[in-house]
Amino acid sequence: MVLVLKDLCVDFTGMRGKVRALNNVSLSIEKGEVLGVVGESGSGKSVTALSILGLLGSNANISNGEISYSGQNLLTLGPKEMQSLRGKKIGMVFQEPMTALHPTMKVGNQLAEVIKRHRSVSKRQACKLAIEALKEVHIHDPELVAKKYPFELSGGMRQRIVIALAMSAPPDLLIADEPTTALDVTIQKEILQLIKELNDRRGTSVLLITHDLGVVSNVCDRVMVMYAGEVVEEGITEAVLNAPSHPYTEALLHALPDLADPGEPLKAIPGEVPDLQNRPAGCAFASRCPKAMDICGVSAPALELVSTNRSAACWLRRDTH
Ligand SMILES: Nc1ncnc2c1ncn2[C@@H]1O[C@H](COP(=O)(O)OP(=O)(O)OP(=O)(O)O)[C@@H](O)[C@H]1O
Repeated sequence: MVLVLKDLCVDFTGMRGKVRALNNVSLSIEKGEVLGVVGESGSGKSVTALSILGLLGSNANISNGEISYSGQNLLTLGPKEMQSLRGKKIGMVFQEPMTALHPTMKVGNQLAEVIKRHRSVSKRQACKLAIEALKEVHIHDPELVAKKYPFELSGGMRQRIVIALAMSAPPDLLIADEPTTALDVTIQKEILQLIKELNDRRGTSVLLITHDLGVVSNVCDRVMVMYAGEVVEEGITEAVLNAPSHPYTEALLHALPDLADPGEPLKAIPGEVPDLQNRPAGCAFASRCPKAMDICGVSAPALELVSTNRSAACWLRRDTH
């Protein structure tokens, strides 16, 4: 396994007190696998990514669990070791490409600098490799683009460059948090295609965070559905999307206007996400669940295997209810 999270709990301390943002989150990603993470806003997708990257803020505390990357326990690493792992072994792509780019440095130089840092090559070689890296992310006329500053390029071009930077080490795992949300629909498709292509060609594992089930269906081998900081369903994409086991996954699918149109945002699901500060007893989705039973408001179901390669946290899937 490239990445394993086991029973991860993350708490934030704020003005209103403590909030549990992740509650016993477990996941695993094999070599070459693309895992999609979906869920409404506030479900804990970004906190999961930031926990892996060691980029949680100082008001966050990992109160339980394990994060293991290629068998190495990341929670025992210091900030310097984590910094060297990021970029080198774990690449990152976020929603807004400008946050990852140096605004006053030509993109070719940025790439060459990162390549030089990760591989023992001369400056001249690094510049050559930077052009190759731009070609690999399908930038036409890479020699010309290398001489440009980020502000001279479109959003889609910038995100291609961020992907080239993220892949330059090259990493074993790419974490992409809503990488296309800020882009036009046609560009979104191209960027996702590019991520999938790099995954196919290089065997890089990918953790892809998205709001969009259409994206999951096109790109991801497995999907993990999060709700209120917990994993409610996980399994092979096709199986989960064709026949969801958890009513929340079902609701997400019903909220999607057209699976064939991955650009469409999700429609709202009736009811409200629970206040994480006052996490309800029982299943967090119970108050919005059309199939809720008495037990759902009392006791929280654990995430358990419900069929081959599929887990769900739902009392409906148990024989014991
Ligand atoms: N820096 C922070 N300080 C305090 N609480 C935080 C912080 N970051 C996240 N949280 C809490 O964690 C919850 C999960 O946030 P997260 O950003 O992971 O959601 P998300 O699923 O990525 O949502 P979105 O799709 O909107 O990005 C939030 O609702 C909030 O309560």
